[in-house]
Amino acid sequence: MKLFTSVNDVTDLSGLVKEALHFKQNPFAHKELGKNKTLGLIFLNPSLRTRLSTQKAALNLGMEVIVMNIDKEGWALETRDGVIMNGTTVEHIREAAGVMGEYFDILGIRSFPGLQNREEDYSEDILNKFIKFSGLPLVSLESGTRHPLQSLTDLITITEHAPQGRRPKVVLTWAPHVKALPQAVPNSFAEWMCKADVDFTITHPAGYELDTQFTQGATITYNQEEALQDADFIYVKNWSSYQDYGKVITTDPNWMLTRDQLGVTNQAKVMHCLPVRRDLELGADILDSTDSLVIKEAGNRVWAAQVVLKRMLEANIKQADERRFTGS
Ligand SMILES: NCCC[C@H](NC(=O)CCC(=O)O)C(=O)O
Ligand SMILES: NC(=O)OP(=O)(O)O
Repeated sequence: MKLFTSVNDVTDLSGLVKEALHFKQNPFAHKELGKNKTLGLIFLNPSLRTRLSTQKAALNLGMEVIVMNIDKEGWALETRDGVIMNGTTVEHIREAAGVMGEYFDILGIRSFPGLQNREEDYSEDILNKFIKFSGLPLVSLESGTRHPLQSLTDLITITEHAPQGRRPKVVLTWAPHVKALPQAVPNSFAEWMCKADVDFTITHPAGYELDTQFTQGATITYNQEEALQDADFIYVKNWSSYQDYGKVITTDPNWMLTRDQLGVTNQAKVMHCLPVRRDLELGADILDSTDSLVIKEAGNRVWAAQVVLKRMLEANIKQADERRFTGS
């Protein structure tokens, strides 16, 4: 594996999940694999889980890790081509990424969408420039349109807690929020669930339709009550509008999941990627109950990152062996 930016970079979904769960039982099984290899984790936006879990995963594999919050600690980055840099930006992404290519063996990048210009965000311009100019194997730590480490984690968590002998019903439900949030987490979750062996439903208010490239095969309804019927897992998340790009169309509190609504489900477990705003997106009564999986889910971030880094390290070693063999 050279890139991990979407589900399309994975050829064997269930094999990946199985291997991640194997790491959960044997965290240090490949402690030698990352020896003398350096992972660079570059954040253009805040993070708690992604930063800590990916760092821990790399340490479990014996790697060295360097973290930089480039938005706060680095030179102001120019990402556009063809501009005269006589304003506030100091360093171009071409040089910044190129230099990172000299220091690291694997690069992780977090770059949120601006939510102003849909075409720009959905082109994944910044992520693609880091890939191109660093020349490194790259893992997305959440980009303009996707959060694949989170989605892999979510599939691992669902697999662990799924009922025996039948496909689980998984429901993604929109939740209210005061701020405009990216579509990256729901896009990515939908994209992974559509490829997984689950029965998948999405529910949201009118105007919150996701880009259809991520939702092929999902049942989509505006009726939350109907969607929740017999659910085994409820994935709660706010996102801003894709159609009226980046806008908050409603903050209707009736869309916040309640304990009463859990009554129509199949004793559903409640998931959220975190951070979560209590009693705005999701009630404290649910978060503090045994129905919530959010802490265990966040714990699984380590195993998702570890299996991805392992596969990148293996591909790297294989490539180096081939170069030695052919003398190129
Ligand atoms: N990495 C997980 C989610 C990150 C981001 N949430 C946020 O920005 C929350 C901000 C707030 O609640 O003010 C999102 O939804 O994509
Ligand atoms: N879920 C998640 O990605 O959390 P952070 O934004 O804290 O990394």
